[in-house]
Amino acid sequence: MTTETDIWAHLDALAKPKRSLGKLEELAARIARIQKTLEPVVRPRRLVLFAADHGVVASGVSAWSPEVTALMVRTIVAGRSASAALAGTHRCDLRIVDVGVSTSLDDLCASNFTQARVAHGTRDLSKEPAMTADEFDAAWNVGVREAQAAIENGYKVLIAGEMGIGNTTAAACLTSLLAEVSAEQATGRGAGADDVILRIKKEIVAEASAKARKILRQDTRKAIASVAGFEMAAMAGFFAESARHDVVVLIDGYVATAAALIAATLQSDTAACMVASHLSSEPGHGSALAALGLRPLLDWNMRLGEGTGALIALPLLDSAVSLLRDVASLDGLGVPRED
Ligand SMILES: Cc1cc2ncn([C@H]3O[C@H](COP(=O)(O)O)[C@@H](O)[C@H]3O)c2cc1C
Ligand SMILES: O=C(O)c1cccnc1
Repeated sequence: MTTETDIWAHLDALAKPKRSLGKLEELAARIARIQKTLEPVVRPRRLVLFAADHGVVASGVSAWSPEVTALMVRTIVAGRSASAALAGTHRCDLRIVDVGVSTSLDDLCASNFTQARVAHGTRDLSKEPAMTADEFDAAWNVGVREAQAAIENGYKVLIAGEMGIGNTTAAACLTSLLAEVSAEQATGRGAGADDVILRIKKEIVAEASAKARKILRQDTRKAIASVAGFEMAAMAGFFAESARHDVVVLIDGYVATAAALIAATLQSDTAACMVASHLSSEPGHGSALAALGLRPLLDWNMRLGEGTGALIALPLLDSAVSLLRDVASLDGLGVPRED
């Protein structure tokens, strides 16, 4: 058993003035706490990208059309996306899963791609529930299976990312619903919404999240399913399963955090295994992270998703564990302690 006292006694005994490495020591302590060891490891690591479409795009909430989701899936599979470039740079395995893309990807065959479609996109959440509770469970289970496969294969840090035109509208609804943030504050420009799109998006988020809130207490899954996306349900299952195995989960931006809110709502203690990588420029992200009790490592004005914010935080995780594993203790050097 590695207690909080053990972790800080170890860090404070290293060849440096106490707490002189600031937040890096806090990160090291968090990883040690999650892995329950004074010798944590953050390799190998894997990013699983979940892709899906959103019926609400037909109501004018995105600057982009749903075909872009499928095109980006192909780009990711080919290793030419921002996520693929960063995953290569930071030695992170990358897989992509179609959990509900509207354009057929049935011809796509690659070792890093899995076809696990629940449906060809969700229904328009501004008009009817985005998905049924059964569809939600099916998508959640796709995420659970991906986490199980990664854990069985020895991955020590897991990242879930997403690709899905329109998904910042679903994320805003979920943040409003589960983190009690106003629709105004929860709704941002996503992948570049102009003022007209932003106004429509805010109205839809306000109405859909208010409707979902009415059933949240009596049927939490149904309320969540009414505004979620398949990729977010899958990411939530992925996070929940990782937490059950004490695996470090590195959380990306606003959409990933909305999925983290789902996981933490449906399975208590899930947030304990999470590390928040960065603060997205979507306006509701800070409040969503605060609702999970998380503080972001970086604030770099990023707003892409695809796991990119988490990928650029990996060197910080590498740095944190090297402290615990590789630094000599003051006692070992014969240097008297400061107290
Ligand atoms: C080329 C491209 C690549 C992306 N990669 C991630 N996103 C991100 O933007 C989308 C959400 O923004 P909205 O809700 O405004 O549609 C999602 O696909 C998300 O993953 C992308 C968006 C685009 C256009
Ligand atoms: O922060 C995010 O996850 C994000 C922001 C904009 C577009 N897509 C994702």
